[in-house]
Amino acid sequence: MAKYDSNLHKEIVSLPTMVRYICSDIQKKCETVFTADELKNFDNIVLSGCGDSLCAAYAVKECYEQLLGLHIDTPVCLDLSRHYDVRRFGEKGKTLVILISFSGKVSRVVEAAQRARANGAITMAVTHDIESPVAAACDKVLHVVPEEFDLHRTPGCRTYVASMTALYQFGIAMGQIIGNYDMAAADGYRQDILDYVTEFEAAMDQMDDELFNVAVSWKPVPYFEFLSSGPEYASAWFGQAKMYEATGDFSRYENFEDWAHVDYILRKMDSGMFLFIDKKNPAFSRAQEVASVLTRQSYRYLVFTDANKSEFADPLKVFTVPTAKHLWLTPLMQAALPCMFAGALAHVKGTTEFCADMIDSLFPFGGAILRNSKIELH
Ligand SMILES: N[C@@H]1[C@@H](O)[C@H](O)[C@@H](COP(=O)(O)O)O[C@@H]1O
Repeated sequence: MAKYDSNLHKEIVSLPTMVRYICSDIQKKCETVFTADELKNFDNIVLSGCGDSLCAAYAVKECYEQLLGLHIDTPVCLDLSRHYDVRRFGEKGKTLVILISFSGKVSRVVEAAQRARANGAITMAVTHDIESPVAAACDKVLHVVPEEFDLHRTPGCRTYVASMTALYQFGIAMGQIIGNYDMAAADGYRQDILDYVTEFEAAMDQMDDELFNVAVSWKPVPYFEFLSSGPEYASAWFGQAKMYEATGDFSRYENFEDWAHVDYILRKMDSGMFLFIDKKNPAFSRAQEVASVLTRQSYRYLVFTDANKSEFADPLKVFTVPTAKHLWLTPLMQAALPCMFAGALAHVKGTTEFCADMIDSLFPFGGAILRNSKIELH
């Protein structure tokens, strides 16, 4: 029995069902959005979006590198639309640009699609709205359809996981179609997604309770930091965003290496820190070193990992999480963890959902700043 209820909490709990639902429907779409010849023609894939959708691009980068063996780039959307050297698109038709926007309404994503198309790339929107401006700006659309859900204004949780699910499924299908592995292997990867979801679902109640308890004891903490690297860096990045959206508290994200170069110097080290580190992550030993420093300096921190607790300087700081078969798949369900903490902390602090009181009084323009931005072709 959950210790609180909120719209964000309802979203978190719904994630396993949603991922299964999308998976049950999207394979065919992934296999037919392009012909085999079109897919075989691509040398490069560029993925981008804004906010959580950029994070989704980063989350699947290593999956695409490993399964497709192509050059994968994940520039920020403003770079792609205003700065990116278009010579990188190469010959006409050689680069696939995937534009991720769940709503399909974000101007910068439309602009990036238009620029990529104008410079010879083939574009595909990954969106929930096939009538949206982003869909209209792209050559192809991968339609992401979660099950019916009473979606409210919350820190995006379902939208991010829905986009990741579609992207993983597209990468898996493409790898098979271009001949990198056979259908049995592709089915194996698809099963790995479902197995990860099942394992995570089984542990969800307990993790939810434990993170609620962490939120209670960390209620006075003034700011938060999220550290990781590789695909799990997406989880740190996403976690940072959820703190802003759920509680309005300052938070930041960094990779293990650069945190150790600069950030430890911060005066009054009073943060609440989260480390994401799967035992398959090649940066595992670096994370252990950082955890040792945190222990020595008496930081307040928690390590999300599937590794044995004894691998870390302070086993009491280790929060055991279920993991995926592949490192590249870990971000899919890891996203629930910072949502659980942020949702619980918002409840404990009595923050209005999605900081609505603060957003409505200080930022009355709402989504217009994202949707009505001037579109230019550079
Ligand atoms: N704060 C929101 C994010 O949570 C959202 O992910 C992003 C992109 O939205 P979309 O995926 O609809 O383009 O917009 C804003 O930045």
